[in-house]
Parts: sequence; structure tokens; C-alpha cells
Amino acid sequence: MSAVAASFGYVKEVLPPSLNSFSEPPALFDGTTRLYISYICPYAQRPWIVRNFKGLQKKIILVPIDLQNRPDWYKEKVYPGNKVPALEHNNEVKGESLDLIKFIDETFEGPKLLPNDPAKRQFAEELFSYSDIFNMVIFKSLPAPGDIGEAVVAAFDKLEDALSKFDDGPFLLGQFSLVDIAYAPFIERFQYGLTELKNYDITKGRPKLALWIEELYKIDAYAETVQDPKELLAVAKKRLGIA
Ligand SMILES: N[C@@H](CCC(=O)N[C@@H](CS)C(=O)NCC(=O)O)C(=O)O
Repeated sequence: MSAVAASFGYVKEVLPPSLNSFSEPPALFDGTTRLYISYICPYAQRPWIVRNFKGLQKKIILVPIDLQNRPDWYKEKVYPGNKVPALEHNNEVKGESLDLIKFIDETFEGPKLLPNDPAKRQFAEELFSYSDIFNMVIFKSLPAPGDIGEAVVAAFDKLEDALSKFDDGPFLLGQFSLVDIAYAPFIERFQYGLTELKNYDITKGRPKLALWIEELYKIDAYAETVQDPKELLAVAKKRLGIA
């Protein structure tokens, strides 16, 4: 937590334990807004950060799910897509992390996380659309033998270029926004994973990316969602079939 936040009496949230196949469901559709996540899921981390940044810890209750041992009621009663994240709000359940971060930002109080400037809005949409492509390029490269490929270098260079577009701050749209939140959970994993698996430092020769990461970690709403990178890499290696 930053010294500034501490001086305002900001209290770090005590995170609830994950629910598994032995757990009873919460009192579904009782009017409570719930964000179903998994602590280790980068997609779920996106709306979790938005909720924290907007100060909605009491309005949107976190419900962590153990994805390895999922309760049956999650698919049957909450979200037929059976993925996280999902948001239970006003008797409806919505999924898809990029839709959810926009929905939470538009629907709930707290600082707005998308600027009104049309040029920034347009760039935001371009970067949202690119994020799945970016992630796939990197995920695909991890199990591949040998050094880092050109596609990975090009993908990180594209991010470095994107960080030059607006100069009113170190973030992708200048000031901290939903776009940074869309990328941060993935960059966090890729930075650690590429160092460990490929001995590749994503910040080398990319000063803007280095500064972006440094500034991100100063944001409590984000820092509080960051999990042990070793544990995250172990999960990713299992999923990607890396020995
Ligand atoms: N496109 C979805 C992806 C969500 C996703 O793949 N979540 C993973 C965990 S990181 C999941 O729930 N996987 C469970 C499954 O696929 O059965 C989003 O952006 O929300």
C-alpha cells in the first residue's frame, strides 16, 4: 500500500477463501451484487481491479471460486458459461471481462476509468480489440522450444509504441484507465514467465513499458490483486503442458 493511501486510513481488504465443490452457494439473487472470480485468473483480475479502484469493495462482493474443484451450482445456477469472471447484478449474470470492466465503470459510482476525449476513446477500442491477439501471441510462444520469436518482440514493441501515443501520463491513454487494467494482469504474468522460461526481459530497450509497470504497482487497486508469480507460472506451465 502506498504511504498516501495509508495516511488516509486505507485498509487493505481481507480476501475471502475460495469456494469449492463442498461449499454452499451464496444467497443467490437476493439483491447483492457479486463478482465471481478466481484469484489466479487474469481475466477475472480485470473487473476485480476496476471494483477496487472505484472503491466498490462494499457494493460488489467478491466471490472467489476454486476452478480446479468448481462447485456444480456455479454452472447450474450462476453462470452457464462456467467461467470466471461473472457479475451477478440486478437479478442478471453477465460474463466476459472486457464487457464487465466497461459495465462496472459505466454503472457504478467512483472515478471514471475511460476519458471522454474521442481520440483516446478510439485508441482504447483499438487496444481492447488487440488484447486477445496480443495475449495469444505470447501464450503460444511459451511452450515453443528455443529463443523468443519475432512475433513476441513485435507484440511488445507495439505496446512500447502505444505508450508513446499520449504524453499526459505514463499509461496507455496517458492517465490510468480501463485499457491499462485490460493489459496489466497479462503483462504481469508474461514479464515473469518470459524471464523464467526464455530468459527474456520485456522491459530491456523499452523504457516506457518499464515505467508503465513501475507506475502500475503504485496503484493499490491493482497491487492488491497481484498473486505470487511463481504460483501463477506453475499453473500456466501445467495448462500449457510445459515440463
Ligand atoms: N473471454 C473470457 C475468458 C475467461 C476465462 O477463460 N476464464 C478462465 C479462467 S482464467 C475460466 O474460467 N476457465 C474455466 C473453463 O474454461 O472451464 C473473459 O474475458 O472473461
